[in-house]
Parts: sequence; structure tokens; C-alpha cells
Amino acid sequence: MHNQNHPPPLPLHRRWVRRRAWPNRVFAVVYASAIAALVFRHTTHLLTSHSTLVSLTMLLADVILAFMWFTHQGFRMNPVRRKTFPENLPEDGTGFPAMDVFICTADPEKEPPMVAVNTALSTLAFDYPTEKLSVYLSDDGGSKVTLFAFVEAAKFAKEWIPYCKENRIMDRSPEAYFSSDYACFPRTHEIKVMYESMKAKVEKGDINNVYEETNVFNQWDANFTRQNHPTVIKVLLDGTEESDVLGHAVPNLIYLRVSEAMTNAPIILTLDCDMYSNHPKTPLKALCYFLDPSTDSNKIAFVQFPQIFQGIKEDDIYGAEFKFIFQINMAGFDGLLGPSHVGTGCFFRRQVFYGGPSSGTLEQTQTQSIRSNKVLDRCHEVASCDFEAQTKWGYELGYRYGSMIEDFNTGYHLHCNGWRSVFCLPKRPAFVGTAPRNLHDLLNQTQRWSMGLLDMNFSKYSPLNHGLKHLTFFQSMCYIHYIFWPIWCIPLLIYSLLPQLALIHSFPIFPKVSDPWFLLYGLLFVGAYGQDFLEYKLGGGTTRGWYNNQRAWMIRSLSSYTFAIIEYTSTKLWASPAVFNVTSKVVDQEASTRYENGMMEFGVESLFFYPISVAALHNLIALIFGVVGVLKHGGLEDLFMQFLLVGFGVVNSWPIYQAMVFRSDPGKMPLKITLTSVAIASMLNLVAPFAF
Ligand SMILES: O=c1ccn([C@@H]2O[C@H](COP(=O)(O)OP(=O)(O)O[C@H]3O[C@H](CO)[C@@H](O)[C@H](O)[C@H]3O)[C@@H](O)[C@H]2O)c(=O)[nH]1
Repeated sequence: MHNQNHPPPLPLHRRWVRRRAWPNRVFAVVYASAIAALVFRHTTHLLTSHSTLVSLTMLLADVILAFMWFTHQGFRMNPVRRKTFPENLPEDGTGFPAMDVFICTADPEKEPPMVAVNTALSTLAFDYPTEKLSVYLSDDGGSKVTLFAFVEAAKFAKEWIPYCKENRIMDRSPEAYFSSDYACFPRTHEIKVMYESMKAKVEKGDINNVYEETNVFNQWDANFTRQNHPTVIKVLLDGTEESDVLGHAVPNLIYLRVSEAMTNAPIILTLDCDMYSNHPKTPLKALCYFLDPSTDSNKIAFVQFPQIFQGIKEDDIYGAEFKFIFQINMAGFDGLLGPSHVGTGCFFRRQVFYGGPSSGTLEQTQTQSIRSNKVLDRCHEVASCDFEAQTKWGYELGYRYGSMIEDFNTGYHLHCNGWRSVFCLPKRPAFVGTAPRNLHDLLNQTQRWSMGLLDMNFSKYSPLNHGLKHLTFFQSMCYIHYIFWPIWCIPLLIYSLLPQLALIHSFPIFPKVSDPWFLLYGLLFVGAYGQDFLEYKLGGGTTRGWYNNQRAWMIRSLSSYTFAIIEYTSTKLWASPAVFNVTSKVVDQEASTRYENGMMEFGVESLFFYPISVAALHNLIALIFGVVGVLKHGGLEDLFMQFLLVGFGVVNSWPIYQAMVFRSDPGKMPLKITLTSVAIASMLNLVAPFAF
């Protein structure tokens, strides 16, 4: 009880269980019963079937679909939404912990340095006590051009930070700001000119002049390579010594990949180089959880914001927004132990990297100047490649290494160690990044994720055994759902090949229309698709976006998931290392225009396109043969479901036919792929007589 002299402290956040939780639970019971009925039907059908091989294959497809549906239910049992009240935090920042922001970049070709510069500037200008803020750039590319860009950015920051704060600008990435419908303030034009000239200088990459003047690049000698080079540490802004143009202190800006030896802030924000801050008060929203005295806040390992992308069209032809992964399923996770970690837009309590949640302090131990020799010597030591050799760092402690999905892996281990996490989905996106805007990049990205998930599945820390012991049942189910993501390819390959072959040979494999079992199939299809549609729409998506999203799921399943399984198997068999192909953040103007016009981009001779081209052609051939067969011999009632399925396949394949036949732009399907796919699809018919 609080008496009148001591009113209760104002709340920092609230949480509600979403209204859909109960309907989801009831629907799960109904749908599970329908699945049980389907399994019964399969079993009885097996005994009377004309082709045991076909029946067994269809059973396999349906068992996997059922398994994926079942594990997905974890996300639907207790979805929540939250709200933070940063206005209830002390206005002067008293008691705020120090914060280190980590921006990582790896390849100046695929990730233009100006992209990372904008991300850094947007965080340097956070509405956060400047003396408590440090921004680190981790450059795995070891790029002179990137460092040059950051030297320039450090100078510009002294103009940009006070400009943003004075005028309460929301878009604190200069690129986003100057591309928007920005308001004009007294210095706007001047600042814009400065920004444009910095950008031109960086894009020109004229480093030699700078090289003459300073010793910034003195470590890039003839032996310097991306893989093998000395530790480079540059303090580009030191808040204790430097100030901005108005005389206020600036945050620290450091070219370095470790921060423990330098500022050792209790809160760490991780960002991909392209994920700029879109709201200057975002750190305060994270603090609403870390500083909350009334809850078990010491157990909160991280506060995850969703990945939201700029430049994605509302229709999202590639499903690149991953609305389910980054938003809808996250709300489901959040009602359990907390969301998974998605690599970027995440505020961590530093302490989580050193052990379990027994002493969740937010104290900082840094005392020395970040330019002192003692600190710099220690940083060189810690940042060197062999510092962690023979330690548990990266395996049992710290951020997980050696994984294609180090983010997901790290979050999972934290949950297993007793930590919790929180999902924060503010109305105005907290961070905004770029997503692949062509099909090849997207398939490449999802193949990499899938390989990481398979690796986790077969590791000794798999959620199938390790997780089951440490997590709640539903949280485990969610993790298990993801580690099996790539096996979607099995039912999808079966469903896009087998019923079509059967149709070509007028062989019915589903119940006929008058059979009551036909209704069951209808219910299962409409139920799964209907729920998916509803969730997508309630998550703010459009109907067209949803349709494209389900097609993208089919494309990924047939292509990148299949190749992930093949490549993962080969890396295991031949012990070859898996390669992390960085997603390109470069925008190709011509391709961009095609994207804006809703055209799918093929253009390159990528292996990824073969399975989808073959499946598209195979469906078309099946439809034609099916129609001819029915016209000649009848039997529509028996084959009706196959027609529905094949028709659905053909409708979904429209952009592929278009790219093969009707387009002449550089994004069309390469002729070699079209011709090879025609040959493969035709040959498929030759094997059919053996099955039916
Ligand atoms: O050796 C590397 C490889 C990548 N990166 C950086 O990691 C980030 C993510 O790489 P990207 O190629 O953009 O991967 P995506 O698949 O697009 O990103 C998602 O998936 C990754 C792997 O799970 C996560 O690390 C990311 O945070 C998440 O946004 C980028 O800033 C890269 O510069 C490095 O610093 N070093």
C-alpha cells in the first residue's frame, strides 16, 4: 500500500495479452483434430491404395506440414503487446547507464561506407546524455575507405548533432533527413551542403590526400589484407576532450571492435551497418525495461526492436519484410520467455555476456581516458585475433561465433541460461534498414539463415534436447519451429511435383468432390491459409502483400531451403567451411525501377532459379495435359482437387512465365535457365509411368 505522501512510482511500461490468444487456442484444438482425422485417412488409404509409393510420399509431405503447423502454435498461445512510458524517466538523465553502440560492417563494396556513416550519425545524435554515449564501428572489411568515411563523419558530427538537437529533428540519419520532406531551419541549407560535400568526398574515395596529411592510415602497408592485418584502433571523437560547434560535449566515436577495455558501458546496442535510428528517444524506451524497479528487470537480457525496412513496396513481392519472423511471431515469443535476438536493433545488458542473471547490475567500471596509452594498449591486446584462443568466449560466453545465425543462437543460449527478453514495437519504427530487393539476394540470404538453422539443429545445443531441458514448453516449440524451417522444402517439393505428375496420367490422389474427406482437405487448406491471412492483415499488411508473401514462402522453400539442405550436407561430408555471403546494400537504379513497377528480378544465371522455373513449367504442363485428359476421358470429379492445386501453382507462377516469355529487360529469366528448365520439366514426364 502507498500512502498519500508517497504516491506509487509512475509506470515505465505495460503489457497486454492480445485478444486473439483465446481464439488461437480454440482454433488450435479444432485444427489439431482435423489433422488427426487426416492422418487416419492417410493410414486407411495406404491399405487400399493403387500406389503405395505415392501414398507414402503424400503422407510424408502431410506429416511435415502438420509438424510445422504444430510447432508454430507456440507463437500463438500467448501473444502480447507492450507500451513504454519514457516520459516517466528522469528528464535530466539521472541514473541512466552508459551505452555503447556497436555498428558492424564487413565489405565496403556491398556495404557502401556512407551507409554505415549515416547509421553512426543517427546514433551519435540520440537524445541521450552525451557523456554516457559511445559509438563503435566494427569493420571486418579492414577497409581504409570505411575509416576515411568515419574520419569525415567525425568532423561532420560536430555540426550535425547540435543541429538535430536544437531543432528537434526526428530523422537523425542525414541521408534519410535530406531525402524526406524536411522543414527548413536557419542552418539547414549550410548543413545540407556540408553533408553533400562529405558524401561526395567519401564516394570519390580520394584517400591519398588525407594520407599525406595525417597518420590515420599508417597501418595499411603492403602486407595489409582483409584477413590478415594488425589491430587498428582509432579514437575519432573523444567526448572528454572535444566539443561540437556549440561547445557541448560530443559522444565518443571509435573505430574498433571491442569496447570492454575502453568504455565498458553496461548497456550495448547492436546495429547492422544499414540499420539507422529512426527515433532519437529509442534508448529511453529500452531503459523503461532495464530501469524498472517494480519488476524482475534484472532478468532482462535484451530489449529487441523489430527489423523494419525502408524502400519495400507495400506489395513486397519477395516477402523480404519477413513480417512473421520480425513482427508477428515476436509478439508470440514475447508472451513466453521473450523474443529471439535478430542481430540488430537490440539493447543488451553487457553482463549477459559473462554469465547468468544472478547479479544484473548496470554499473560501469571505466575510469581512464579513452586515449590514454594504458587503455589503448589493453584494447590492442583484447582486439587481437588470438586473445580469445583457448577461452570460452564465443562458445559458452559472449556473442556466439562460428554460426551463420549468431544472433538467433546467442538469444537462444541466453534464454537457456535463465535470461528473459522483451520485444518493443513502437508505432514509429525505432530502426530502419535495407532488405534485399532482388530475388537472388533474398534467396542467398535465406539459404545462409537456413544453413545456420540446420547447424543448430544438429548441434549438441539443439533446441530439441538442450532447449527442452532449459526452456518452457511453448518457448521450446517456437525455437524448434525455426530450426526446422528448411524442411518446408520437402512438402513443397512433393506438392509441386507429385499431384501434377499424377494429373498428367489421370491418376487421382485426393478424395473426389462427393467424398466427405474432400471437405477435410478444404478445411485444412482454408484454415491454415485463413489464419495466416488474418494474422498478416492484423499485423498491418495488405491483401496483395499477403498473397506475395505466401508465394515468396513457396519460392524460398523450393529454392533456398532445398539448396541449404544440399549445401549443409556437403559441408558436413567434405568438412568444407560455410561462407558468410554478406547481403548487398547497394541499390542498382535500373533494377530498382523494375522493382518499383512490381517486376520480379531474375537476370543472373543463378542455380536458385532452376527449381522454381521447373516447378512453374511442370504445373503448366500438368494443367494442359489434365484438361486434355478430362476432355477426352472425363473424370473431373476424381481429379478436381488436383486441378485446384495445379491451378493455384500456375497462378502463383505467373511472374516466372512472364520473366521467361514476355520480358526483354535485363531482369528477365536468362535463356539458359528457361531452356534447361523446359528440358527438365519434359523429362519429368518420362519417370511418371514408373510411379503410376
Ligand atoms: O563477417 C561478417 C559478416 C557480416 N557482418 C555484418 O553483419 C551484418 C549483417 O550481415 P548481412 O549480410 O546484412 O546479413 P543479413 O542476413 O542481411 O542480416 C540478418 O542476419 C544476420 C545473420 O543472422 C544477422 O547478423 C543480422 O543482424 C540480420 O540483420 C552487416 O552489418 C555486416 O556488415 C560482419 O560484421 N562481419
